[in-house]
Amino acid sequence: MKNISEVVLKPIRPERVIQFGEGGFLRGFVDWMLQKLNDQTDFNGSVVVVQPIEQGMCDALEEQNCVYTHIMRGLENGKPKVEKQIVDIISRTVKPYEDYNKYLELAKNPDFRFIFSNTTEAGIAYVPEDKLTDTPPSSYPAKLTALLYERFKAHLDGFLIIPCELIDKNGETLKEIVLKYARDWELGEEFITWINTENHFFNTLVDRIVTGYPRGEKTDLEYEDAMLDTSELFHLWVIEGDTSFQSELPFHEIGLNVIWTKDELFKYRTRKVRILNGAHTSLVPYAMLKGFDTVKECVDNSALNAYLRACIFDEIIPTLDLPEQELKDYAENVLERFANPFIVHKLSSIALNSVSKFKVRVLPSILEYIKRFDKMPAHLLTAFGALIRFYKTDMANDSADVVEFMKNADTQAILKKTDYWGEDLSFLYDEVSKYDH
Ligand SMILES: NC(=O)c1ccc[n+]([C@@H]2O[C@H](COP(=O)([O-])OP(=O)(O)OC[C@H]3O[C@@H](n4cnc5c(N)ncnc54)[C@H](O)[C@@H]3O)[C@@H](O)[C@H]2O)c1
Ligand SMILES: O=P(O)(O)OC[C@@H](O)[C@@H](O)[C@H](O)[C@H](O)CO
Repeated sequence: MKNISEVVLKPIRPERVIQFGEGGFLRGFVDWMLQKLNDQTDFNGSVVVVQPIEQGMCDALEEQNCVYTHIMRGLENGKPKVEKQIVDIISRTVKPYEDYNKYLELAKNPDFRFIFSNTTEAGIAYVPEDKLTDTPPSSYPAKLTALLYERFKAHLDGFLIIPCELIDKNGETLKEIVLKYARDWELGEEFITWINTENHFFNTLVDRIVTGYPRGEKTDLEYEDAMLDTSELFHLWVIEGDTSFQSELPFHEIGLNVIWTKDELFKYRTRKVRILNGAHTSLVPYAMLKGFDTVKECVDNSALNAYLRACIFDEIIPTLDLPEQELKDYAENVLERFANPFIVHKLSSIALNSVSKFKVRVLPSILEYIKRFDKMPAHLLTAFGALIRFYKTDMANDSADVVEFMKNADTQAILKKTDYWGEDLSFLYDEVSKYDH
């Protein structure tokens, strides 16, 4: 069988994007979207991928001329749908740990305009030991600072910097750390002013389940593709910052679900965390105690489906502030995503650290519901009771101290544990204790 590089003739386009990270998520989300921009608009750009850590997949990408296939699979209006896209947008890769000068050289090409990244939740970190003279410094923000400094010294324009890491205020956090390195390394006030005025950092929220190479599955590809990537059909990207830049990345004009907002990312983030993640976290202990194994099994079961719908539609959505129809459409879509026959999502993987997830993803809905309606949300409090019962079993997966406390404490003591919930929840005792056994 031929390799994909022998089948796909890659066009030559100006290099306009620097991308930190070669992982499945970026390739199945950002690069897939940029490919569509090239195919359907006059964007005309290619991507240079920088491997942010020593070991990665750039060699494997280079072995097939950086082209790969992305397959999206899911349900659309209840029917299975599969879409396939060849992605030829990556011109080449750069590995700073092997050739640091080649990495710094990127700063000198005036065509580069965009920087995207996804270096995992661990990537946007401040490492005090990092120095400008390291080749390379270890953290992503330190590598970026070194690149920006080269750019500044070359008297070139700054960048639009759009991180995709799943942390709150990713753009702002990245910028703060870059500025901290600029000060630590004494790179001068002029450079700091240039970072602030010539570069634009955006906060983002990304939402797509990307499942990577479909190991153990048969594909009908007529060529070899070791970098084949898979995901669900759904995608959402909310980008927060100066919206006048959206004309440079007109994703929304070609039907992609990309929303630019000046300062309302928190609404979309809240919607996702409360509805999608909140539904997961309300479901998991309750369903695992009943012997269920995957999210799909739960949505396919009529009783659990009804429980989940009651949590979402009766008790979570009424506490949120986006237009009701928008919230309902999003929720229906989430349930369709949960039912995706191509994705095996283990409840046990979602169960990791359920106490802290409950605090962020479910408790705010409970508290807001009580505040708005002056009554108790029975289904979400059932979920709270199930969480307490769940930690009495060996299925709980959390740090040793949380497991020990939750296993041995009674409901009263658990509700009083302000370090877990941010406040004393004793007032929920009568209701939660109905469901904790
Ligand atoms: N896969 C998904 O469904 C999905 C959806 C939304 C967000 N995400 C987030 O995207 C991240 C990457 O997911 P993926 O599926 O691409 O994983 P992956 O394993 O395919 O890729 C991981 C990427 O992160 C880089 N990386 C790893 N550790 C790093 C570090 N300490 N510093 C800098 N770079 C580092 C690697 O070089 C690689 O490019 C995850 O943290 C996940 O939370 C994933
Ligand atoms: O990834 P976690 O462990 O933080 O949360 C588990 C799931 O709720 C989560 O992975 C969702 O599936 C994801 O956030 C969808 O974009």
